[in-house]
Amino acid sequence: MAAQSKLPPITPRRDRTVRSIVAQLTSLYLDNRTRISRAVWITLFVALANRIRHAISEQKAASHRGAAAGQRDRDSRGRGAAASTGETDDPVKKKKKKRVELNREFFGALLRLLRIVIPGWRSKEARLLISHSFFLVVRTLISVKVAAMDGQIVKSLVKGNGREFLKRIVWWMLIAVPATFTNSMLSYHQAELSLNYRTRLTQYIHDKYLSQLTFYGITALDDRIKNPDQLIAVDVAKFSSSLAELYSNLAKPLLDMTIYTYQLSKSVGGEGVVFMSLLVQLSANVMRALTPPFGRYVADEARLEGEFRFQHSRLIDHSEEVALYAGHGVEKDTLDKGYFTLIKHVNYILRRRFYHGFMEDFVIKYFWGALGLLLCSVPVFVKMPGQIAMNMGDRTESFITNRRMLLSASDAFGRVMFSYREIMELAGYTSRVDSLLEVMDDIRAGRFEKKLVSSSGTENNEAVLKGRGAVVESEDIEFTDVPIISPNGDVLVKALSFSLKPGDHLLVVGPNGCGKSSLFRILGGLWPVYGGTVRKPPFSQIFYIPQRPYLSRGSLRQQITYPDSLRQVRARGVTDADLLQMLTPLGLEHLPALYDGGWDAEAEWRDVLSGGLQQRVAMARLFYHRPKYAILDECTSSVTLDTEKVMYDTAKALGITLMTVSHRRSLWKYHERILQFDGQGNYVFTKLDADRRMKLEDEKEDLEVLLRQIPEVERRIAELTVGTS
Ligand SMILES: Nc1ncnc2c1ncn2[C@@H]1O[C@H](COP(=O)(O)OP(=O)(O)OP(=O)(O)O)[C@@H](O)[C@H]1O
Repeated sequence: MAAQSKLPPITPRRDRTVRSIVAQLTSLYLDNRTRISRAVWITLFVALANRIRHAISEQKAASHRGAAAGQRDRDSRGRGAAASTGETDDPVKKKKKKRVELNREFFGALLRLLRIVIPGWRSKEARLLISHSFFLVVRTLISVKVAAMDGQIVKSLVKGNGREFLKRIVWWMLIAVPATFTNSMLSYHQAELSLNYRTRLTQYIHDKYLSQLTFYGITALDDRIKNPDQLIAVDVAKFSSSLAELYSNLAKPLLDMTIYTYQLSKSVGGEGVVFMSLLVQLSANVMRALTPPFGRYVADEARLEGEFRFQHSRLIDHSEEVALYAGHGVEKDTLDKGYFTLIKHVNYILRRRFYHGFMEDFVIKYFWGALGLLLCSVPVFVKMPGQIAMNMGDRTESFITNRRMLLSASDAFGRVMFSYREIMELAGYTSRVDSLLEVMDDIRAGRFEKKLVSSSGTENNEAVLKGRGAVVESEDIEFTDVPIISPNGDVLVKALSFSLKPGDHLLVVGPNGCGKSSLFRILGGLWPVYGGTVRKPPFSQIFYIPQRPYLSRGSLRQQITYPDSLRQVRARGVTDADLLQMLTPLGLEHLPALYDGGWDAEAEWRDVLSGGLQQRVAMARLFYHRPKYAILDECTSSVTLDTEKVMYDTAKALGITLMTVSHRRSLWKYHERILQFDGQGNYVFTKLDADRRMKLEDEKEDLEVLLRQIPEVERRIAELTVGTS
C-alpha cells in the first residue's frame, strides 16, 4: 500500500532543506518556548517520522516487486500452454483477479463509483452532502458547548450554589432542542444519501445492462459474473448504505477529534496531546496490522449469498419438472450444501469479529481511556508556566470538562478506528459493484472471458476467437466463410457459406448439439462473428420463435404484441379487433373471453397456458410483427399437424420468409432450401425437393428395416442348415 504513495522521492537537496528547517525550528523552540513554535515543531517531527516510514516501506515494496517479477519470469518460462486452463500468468488476466484491499485499485474503483453517485457539485447528492456536513459541524459545536456546561454544572454542585445549578440545568435543557433536531437531521440525511446513491447506481447499471444485449452477454458469453441479479438488487444497496454511513462515521469523528484536541491542548498543553496522539497512533497501527481482511470476507459472503439465492430461484423456475421427477431429495441436498457453505463462512467471520472486537474494545475503551484520565489530571497535578493557582471548584470544572472532551475525542478516535472495518467492508462492495461495471463495459466492447473447455484443440480455437468477422446490412441473408463457435470455444462449423433471398424458405436439420440454434444466435447478433462476412437485414426485421416462447409479465394483449408496449401498438394503428383476427386462424379467438379483464387480464401466463397454447400465442405474435424473416426453432413441436399447416400457410401468406429448425418431416414441404449439418463440422446447403426427399427417405427407412432383419434371417438359415444336414 505504501508502495503506491504519491509522495515525491527524497532527493539529497530536499533532504538538506528539510534538515535545516528542523534545525532552525529546534533552536527556535529552545530559545523561545512559545506554544506555537512547540506545536509547529512537533507537527514537523510527526510529518518527518511519517516520511521516513514511507521511504522505508517504499524501499521494501520495491525489493519485493523485484523479487516477485523475477519469480514471475521463472514461472512463465516453466508454463507455456497454461493459458487455456485459465490459470495463466498473463499479467492482463492477473490484473483481472481482484483483491479486496485498501490499495490504488480500490480508490480508483471508489472514485469511479463516486462519479456516478455524485455526478456534479450542482447535483442533489452534492447538496445533501453539504447540508449533511453542515449539521455534522453544528453537532460537534453543540457537544463542545455541552462539555463546558457539564463542567459548570458540577462546579456549581461542588460549590453548593443552588441558584447557579438550576440556571445551568435550564440552559442544558434548552440546548437539547437544537441538539436533538441536529441528530434527527443527521439520520435523515444519511438515509436520503444512501437512497439517492442507490437510485443513481441502479439507473446507471440498468441503462447499460439492458442495452446492446449486455444482459445476455453477462450470462451466456462470459463467466466472470455469476449472479448479476444479486449484484444489482442487493450489493448496490449495500454499497450505497455503506458509503453513506461511512461518510458520517468518518467525517464526524475526524471533525470531533480536531476540535476536541484543539480545545484540550488549550487547557492541558500541546505536548501532552501530541504525546498521547503518538501513543494512540502506535496502538492504532498495531490494531490495524491485526485487523483481518474484512473486505474480502464481505465480498465472499455476498457471492455465497447470491449463489444460495440463485439455487432457490432455479427450483422455483423448474418446480414442475423437479416435482415430476420426485427430485426434491437431491434438490434439498444442493440447497443445504449452498446454505451450509454460506453459514460456515458467516460463522468464520463472526469468530474473527469476536477476537477483533475484543482487542478493539480493550485498546479503544480501556487503554485509551486510562491515557485520557492521565491527561485530564495534568492541570490538577502539574502547574503550567504562568498558570494561576486553581481553587477546588475550578479544578473540578476543568477536570469534568476535560474528561468529557477527552472521552468524546477518544470515542471519536475509536470510531475512526472502528470505521477501518467499515472501510474494508465498503471495499468489498466496491469491488463487487465495480467488477460488474467493468464486465459490462468489456461485453459492450465485445471482450468476453469464458473458460475454454473444448476438446477440439483449444489453441486453434483461441486463435479463431481473436479474429473478427464483418457484419454488413443487406436485404438478403448471406454467410460467407463464417465459423460457428460456441462461447466455450468449441468450433461447431469451421466456415459456413450459404445465401437466402426473400421467399427462399429454409429448413435447417442435423443431430443435437451440431449448431443449428447457434447459427441463428449469430444471425440475431447474440454471438460474435469471429470470421468471414455476414450479410443480413437489421435486427428489427428478423423475428425469433423458440420452442418454449417467452411469456412476459403483463396483460394478455402484451403476450401477442411483445415487446411492443400498448402505446406502440396503438401507434401502429392495431386495434384489439385486429389482434382477435390474428388469433382466429390459430383457433384462439376464445382466449380473451376466458379471463376476467379480457385483453387486459394479467396472469403468470407461463403457468396458465399449456405448452401447445403457448406455441400458438407465439405464432400470433409473429403475425402481429410481420417481420421480413422469421426463425422458427422447433416452435411447432406441441401442436397438431393441422395447426402447424395453418401457422405455416398464414406466415407465408403474410410475406414472411421462414427459417425453420425442426426434426419433423411434416415441415419439409413448406421449404425450398435445406441446410444440413452432419454434427462433425460439415454441412450441405442445397435446394429442397420435399417430395423427392420424402420418397428417398421412405426408401432409406425400408432398407434400414430390412437391414435390421438380416441377423434374424441369418440365424434362421443357420438353424435350417443344421436341421436339413
Ligand atoms: N451459452 C452457451 N455457452 C456455452 N455453450 C453453449 C451455449 N449455448 C450453446 N452452447 C453449446 O453449443 C453447441 C451447439 O448448441 P445448439 O443450441 O446450436 O445446438 P442445436 O444444434 O440447436 O441442438 P438441438 O437440436 O439439441 O437444439 C452445444 O454443444 C451447446 O452445448
